[in-house]
Order: sequence, then structure tokens, then C-alpha cells
Amino acid sequence: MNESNPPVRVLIHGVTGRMGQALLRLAAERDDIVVVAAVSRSQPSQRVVDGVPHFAAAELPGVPPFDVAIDFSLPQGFDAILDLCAHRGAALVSGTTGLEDAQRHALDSAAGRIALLWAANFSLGVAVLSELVERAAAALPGWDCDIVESHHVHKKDAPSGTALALGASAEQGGAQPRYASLRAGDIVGEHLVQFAAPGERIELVHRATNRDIFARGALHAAARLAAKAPGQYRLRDLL
Ligand SMILES: NC(=O)C1=CN([C@@H]2O[C@H](COP(=O)(O)OP(=O)(O)OC[C@H]3O[C@@H](n4cnc5c(N)ncnc54)[C@H](OP(=O)(O)O)[C@@H]3O)[C@@H](O)[C@H]2O)C=CC1
Ligand SMILES: O=C(O)C1=N[C@H](C(=O)O)C[C@H](O)C1
Repeated sequence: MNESNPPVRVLIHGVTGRMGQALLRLAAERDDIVVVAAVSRSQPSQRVVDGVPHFAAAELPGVPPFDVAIDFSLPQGFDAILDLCAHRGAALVSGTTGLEDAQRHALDSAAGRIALLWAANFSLGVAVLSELVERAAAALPGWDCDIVESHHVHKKDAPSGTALALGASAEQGGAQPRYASLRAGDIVGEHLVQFAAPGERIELVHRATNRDIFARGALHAAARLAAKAPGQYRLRDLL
């Protein structure tokens, strides 16, 4: 880090969650990012943790200045962080899944004012899988296409955001995907895309075994997005 590039000031939204905790831990290892605020739905048990001020969702309007928010919360929390970023002119990286259509439209319109990246999955492996799925679908017209996703028992939305994004890639290639969801134990995230025809089957699988991969991808994107002009960006634009 040289003196002309001060660290990007980050707000973590959903800090008490599985992803929020990984983001906080991994952000501390980087010198291009400084976490200036951390927000959860409920009142924090400690006001400052390791030098980072913590806030409840109701206190969001009063958080200190930040360059980019990283949001891994729930759909109920999404509107408030999008509004705050738009109001403050700050960038937003969001991985929150299960958003309503109206929330996706709000993202599209906010892109006129701020730099935005929403991605259903921040792993490099899923980005590559997505391209493979589109190619396979295009090469296998008329084959059955089924997407099976498995996650931990605490996950609320189904099908997962990643399954729906892989389904969109399959549709791009001409397939008509069906979905199945499993919730079991502590599975971090598995996605199987199966193409089947009489007498043969192709299976493309991604298995995430550690959610640090998602957190690293989101932190990397946030560090780059902070300097971007308003607009909607894809993960691959920021690699
Ligand atoms: N795109 C990707 O690569 C990935 C996306 N995800 C998605 O990220 C999201 C979070 O996942 P995970 O960490 O497992 O979830 P958790 O349930 O563990 O954490 C949710 C977090 O959001 C907070 N929260 C809930 N409601 C609100 C609200 N109204 N306002 C502000 N904060 C709120 C919770 O606070 P409190 O503790 O106070 O309730 C908590 O900090 C999910 O949508 C999941 O699907 C997950 C992994 C990867
Ligand atoms: O909730 C999770 O855990 C995950 N959610 C994302 C999704 O809905 O696809 C990404 C990953 O699979 C983990």
C-alpha cells in the first residue's frame, strides 16, 4: 500500500452471520481495506470489537462515512443497505440471495447512481461452472437438465441463488432446467447440474467446502469496486 492509495473504507452488513464473520476475519488480513463499521439486525452485545464499531440495523443512518458496503444479510435487510449506499454515494457489493423481483429492479435503478455488484456466488469455480453449463446446454439440445443444490440446515432460500444463476446459464444455452434442493447438516454449498438422455448422463458438480472462498471473492471485488464509476458490474469485470 503506498501513501497515494489509502485503504478502502468498508462497511460489513450482516456481520454476526456465517459470512459476516468470515468477512471480518479476512478483511483484517488485508492492508488495502479497513472495516469502519459492522452492522447486524439485532443490537450488538459489544459496541466496539477489535477496533471496529458495531451497529444495529436501526442505527444504519448514523454509521460513519464508508466507500463500499459488503452485504451478506437477508432479503429483509437488503433495501436499507441499498438505500444507504445510494444516499451516501457509496459502492455496494452484495451476495444476499432470495431477493424479490422488486429488489432486483431497485438494484438496476440504483446502478445509475452508484457502482454495484450483486452475485449469487463469489467463488471462481462457480464462475467457470456457469460457462460450462451454458456450453453443455447448447451442445445437448433436448436433453433433460436438472440442478440439485445442497446446503446447511440454516439456509432459508430455495432454490439457492447459485442454482438459479446456473439455471439462467442453462437457459441461455437452450435447456429448460428443473430444480431440487436439499438442506442437511453443515454443507457449505454444493451444486450438481445433470444433463440426461436415454442411455447417457453428464454431471457437472461444484462443491464449496469452506465459505472463506466467498468472503475472499467479495473482499477482492469491494477493493476494486470502490474506485469504479456508477454502473452494474459482474464478478468477472473485477477479477
Ligand atoms: N453470494 C455468495 O457467494 C454467498 C451468499 N450467501 C448469502 O448471504 C446471506 C447471508 O448468509 P449467512 O451468513 O449464512 O446468513 P446468517 O443467517 O448466518 O447471517 C445473516 C446476517 O444478516 C443479519 N441480518 C438479518 N436481517 C437483517 C436486517 N433486517 N438488517 C440487517 N442485518 C440483518 C443478521 O443479523 P442478526 O445476527 O442480528 O440476526 C446476520 O448478521 C444469505 O442470503 C446467503 O444465501 C452466503 C454465502 C455465499
Ligand atoms: O446460504 C449459503 O450458505 C450460500 N448461499 C449462496 C446461494 O444461495 O447460492 C451461495 C453459496 O452456495 C452458499
